[in-house]
Amino acid sequence: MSNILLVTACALVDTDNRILLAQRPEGKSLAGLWEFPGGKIEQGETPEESLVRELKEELGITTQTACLAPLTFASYAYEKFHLLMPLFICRKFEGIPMPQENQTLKWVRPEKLRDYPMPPADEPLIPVLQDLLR
Ligand SMILES: Nc1nc2c([nH]c(=O)n2[C@@H]2O[C@H](COP(=O)(O)OP(=O)(O)OP(=O)(O)O)[C@@H](O)[C@H]2O)c(=O)[nH]1
Repeated sequence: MSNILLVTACALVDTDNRILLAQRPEGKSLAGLWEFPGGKIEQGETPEESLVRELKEELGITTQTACLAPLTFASYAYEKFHLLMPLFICRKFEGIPMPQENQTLKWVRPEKLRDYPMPPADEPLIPVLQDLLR
């Protein structure tokens, strides 16, 4: 299967070590599941540029590519595509995340991440964050 979809995602972490999750709204694929902010990389963008743009569009916050550190990645075979999703971590940003696209946002403690159903691709990312932030 060579149909790779490249998506960037961000673990946004606050001063309390909580992680921001966004719940996908009704009507979208995987509706109701909680995910990391991010999205598809567009033509001509670096992964970091893509994420800076997505964080502005989805949450209304401003950050810089230098404030995004690579953490881990997801590689998962969905039925229609194979998702390759680098996960960055960001602790430095300006503004307060506010839903710009009808999502619900929630700051979640690392030990509570399992209480929020996530897409299957995200499952292996949870222990990485828990190890890092505990
Ligand atoms: N942003 C984000 N996307 C994820 C995560 N986990 C995961 O499987 N994905 C998948 O990666 C793709 C993200 O693309 P996107 O955010 O630009 O997609 P979208 O909501 O506009 O549209 P879609 O309805 O076409 O899937 C989706 O297929 C989504 O299901 C995650 O933690 N964050």
